[in-house]
Amino acid sequence: MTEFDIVGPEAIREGVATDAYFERTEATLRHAGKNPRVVAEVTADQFPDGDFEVFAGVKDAAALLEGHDVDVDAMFEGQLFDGGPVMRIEGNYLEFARLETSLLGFLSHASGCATAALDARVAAPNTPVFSFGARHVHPSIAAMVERSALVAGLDGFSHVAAGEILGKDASGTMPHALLIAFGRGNQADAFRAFDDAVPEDVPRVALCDTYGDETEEVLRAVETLGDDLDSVRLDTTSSRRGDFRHIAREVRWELDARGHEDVGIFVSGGLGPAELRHLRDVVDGFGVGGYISNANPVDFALDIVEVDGEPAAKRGKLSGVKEVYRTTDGGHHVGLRGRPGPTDGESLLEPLIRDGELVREFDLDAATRRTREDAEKVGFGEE
Ligand SMILES: O=P(O)(O)OC[C@H]1C[C@H](OP(=O)(O)OP(=O)(O)O)[C@H](O)[C@@H]1O
Ligand SMILES: [Zn+2]
Repeated sequence: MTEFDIVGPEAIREGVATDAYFERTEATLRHAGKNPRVVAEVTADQFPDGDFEVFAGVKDAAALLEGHDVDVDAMFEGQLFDGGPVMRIEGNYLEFARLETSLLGFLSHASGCATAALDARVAAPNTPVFSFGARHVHPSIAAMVERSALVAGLDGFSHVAAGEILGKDASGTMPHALLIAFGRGNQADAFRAFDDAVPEDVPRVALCDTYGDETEEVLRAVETLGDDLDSVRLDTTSSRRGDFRHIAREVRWELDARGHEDVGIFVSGGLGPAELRHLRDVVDGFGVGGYISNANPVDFALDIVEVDGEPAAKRGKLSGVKEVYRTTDGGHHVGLRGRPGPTDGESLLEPLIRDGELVREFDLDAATRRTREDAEKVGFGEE
């Protein structure tokens, strides 16, 4: 049986999921009898620039660092950041040197996806938005993508195995493949078979854009399923899309003209925040895929900022151990630890690990609330 080429949890936990130069660094420092006590900070931008991002990936980062003789402070999952450290590790450098690769990978990728998901969330705050992009990424990170979407406040996701990990049910509609398997002209048979075969609690959402005009296929769906039809999905391929907003409004009109005001219109396919803002008043739900799953990872780096109690940093980075604060006006301030911070500043880096022991619980719903509250406080996405 051919194995998947996937770096597994054991390689990550054992520190084998690392860049080779960290193994060389370990050998060199051990050879020289050096293993300084350091403070290292995870930072994307040194100074706030008004561009907030969502901090995610903390649970996996904690699992990686747990059991190592380090103390770690970090922002909470779902908090927004704009410059300065999001995490701080204190300990002997060789205790965590090789973990840097996976640590940054966990934080960078999840924070990028969560930030993109928040872009979608704030673009359609009162409309259900679902994460549908698992197909665009390596299956081993599907749970990260879907968790990041939920942290940002999205209403659901499509990946089944991710749902088992997250303890939440995946959701979805129907693919074009189903309609094609029944053949051109047999959309009604496909809708009927779906209704007969799929568990009662699954919403009946008919995909109405495979062969014919969207309105024509929508009317065929309502004729076929009647009151059993919950919604229709329009995923019109870009070569035919034209004015998607007009198509959605026409479908809405024709449904209402026939007394089907209760049938929702769900749209997907190449959607991002701009499309959600443009469509949110004429549709009832969105599936967003690539905009979230393909988001660029946040460019975090891990930098030593103190060695044996003395400030240290490479060029371009800021030496000394820092604190970051949220001020009541939604500001994000970075200052040196031990120096007075803003009078109304709430310190954002809190204990995550002490002496290698995890001292924080992870609650996905709490993270979602935190994102919503912090996004409002900092005015994320306000135009
Ligand atoms: O990544 P995005 O562009 O935002 O798309 C996400 C949607 C669109 C895509 O449609 P198809 O590619 O037609 O796939 P299917 O036929 O399976 O619906 C599929 O339905 C995904 O759920
Ligand atoms: Zn399709």
